[in-house]
Amino acid sequence: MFIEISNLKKSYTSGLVKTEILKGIGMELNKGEIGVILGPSGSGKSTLINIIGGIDRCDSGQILIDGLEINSLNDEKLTDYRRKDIGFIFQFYNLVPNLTVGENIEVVSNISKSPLNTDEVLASVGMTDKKFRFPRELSGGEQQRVSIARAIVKNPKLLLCDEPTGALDFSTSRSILQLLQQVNKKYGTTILMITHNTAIAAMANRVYKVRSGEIAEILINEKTIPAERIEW
Ligand SMILES: Nc1ncnc2c1ncn2[C@@H]1O[C@H](COP(=O)(O)OP(=O)(O)OP(=O)(O)O)[C@@H](O)[C@H]1O
Repeated sequence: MFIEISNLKKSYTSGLVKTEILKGIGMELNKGEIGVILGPSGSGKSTLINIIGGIDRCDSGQILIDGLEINSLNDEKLTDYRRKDIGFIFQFYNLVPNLTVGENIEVVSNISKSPLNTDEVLASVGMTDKKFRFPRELSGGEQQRVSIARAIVKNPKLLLCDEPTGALDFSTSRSILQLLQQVNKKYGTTILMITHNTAIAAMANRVYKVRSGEIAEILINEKTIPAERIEW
């Protein structure tokens, strides 16, 4: 298993009130697979993905990522893991506004140990001709393509996507999902994606339904469909 999580718990304390956000999550995902996390707002999806990506820490439980027990890493090692092994894609693209498309990607490739070639990655996301544009000169879908390029240029083992199509219209969303599927195939990158959109589950090998901080259901999909055939 590439992701192996057992009995993961997380709570937040504000004042005297402690709220349990994740109540003993268990989940697994194989290397090279696509996993989708579904669940209502506030159910703990982002908290879960942030812990898996080393942005946040759990209170207890075990998280193995490609054999590495990330819950027992010290801060320095956890930062190392996050920088080296994880690519993040968010709903809002978080590009640096005063850098060009190419520069946004190079900033990341320059601090990576074994980056992919910037031009190759730009070609993979279909943005070669926009290399010298600034983010404000791009559509939302194009900005998301650049943020995908930025996430994959460091050749991460795991791509974590938090509502990557949340701000996009139907046809642009579909092309972004197609792109993520291509990245998964081309680079063998394992992908874990949060979405509100149940239709997207059809392209996932595993679907995790989260309710109030617990996994209510896990579906294993023997026949995934290409993103271009998703209908919603
Ligand atoms: N840093 C924090 N401090 C206190 N509470 C937090 C913190 N981060 C998240 N929460 C709370 O944890 C709960 C789960 O939040 P989370 O963002 O994980 O949910 P989600 O399922 O991703 O929701 P959405 O779909 O709306 O993004 C929410 O009630 C949220 O208010």
